Amino acid sequence: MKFFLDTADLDEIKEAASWGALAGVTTNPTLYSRIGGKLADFHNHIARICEIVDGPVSAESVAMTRDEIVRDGRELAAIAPNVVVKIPTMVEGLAACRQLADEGIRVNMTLCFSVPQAILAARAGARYISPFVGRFDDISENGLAQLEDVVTAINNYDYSENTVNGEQVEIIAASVRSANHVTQAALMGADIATVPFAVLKKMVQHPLTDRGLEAFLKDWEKVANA
Ligand SMILES: O=P(O)(O)OC[C@H]1O[C@](O)(CO)[C@@H](O)[C@@H]1O
Repeated sequence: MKFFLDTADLDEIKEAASWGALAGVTTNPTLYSRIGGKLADFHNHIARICEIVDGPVSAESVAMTRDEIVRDGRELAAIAPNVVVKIPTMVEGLAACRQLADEGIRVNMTLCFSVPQAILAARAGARYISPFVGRFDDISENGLAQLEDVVTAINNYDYSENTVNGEQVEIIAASVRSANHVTQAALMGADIATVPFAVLKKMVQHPLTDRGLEAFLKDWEKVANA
């Protein structure tokens, strides 16, 4: 499994990248607004993220028609070679995905909540599909079970003839709220988890690691004083 950081915060991205396990970044309009982002700075901001991260960086289009999304997508993709254009799973979004994929531009289909949506996204040439986990939990449904259905359904078929350069479509577990979401997503075979920085920090922690480290350090003091 690969990890993406789900944030637009440059400090968080720099810190996570320094840990050596970061494969990419996903942003969305909410995450950009959360850091006080301004429309005029958006492309520059994505460019800065792309300089820090040597991997796919998803930047979302907020356009609503196929032509506008395609125009947005071309502009976003021109920012850096590792930009992935993020598009909502809707009719105009699917059509734009097909067009951009045919032009060699990688797309991450977001706001995906069902197997049929995921299959359509894969056939429309999506390089990444982002089924949301936490938002199902928010409405008292089982987000992990929904993700598992998407992983199984997509892995049952080969979509490489539909994608840019024949690359395999990858499933990004999105709307991840806990380290347990990551564990379960990995066990079911999701390719990637995109996680907020708070979740990434929790993923490193284990009380037995802390306790074990404390004991090792105490015992080493005895060795040093012997
Ligand atoms: O439900 P949340 O925590 O707002 O997460 C939304 C998700 O949407 C995305 O835009 C999907 O890729 C991610 O950035 C994020 O994981």
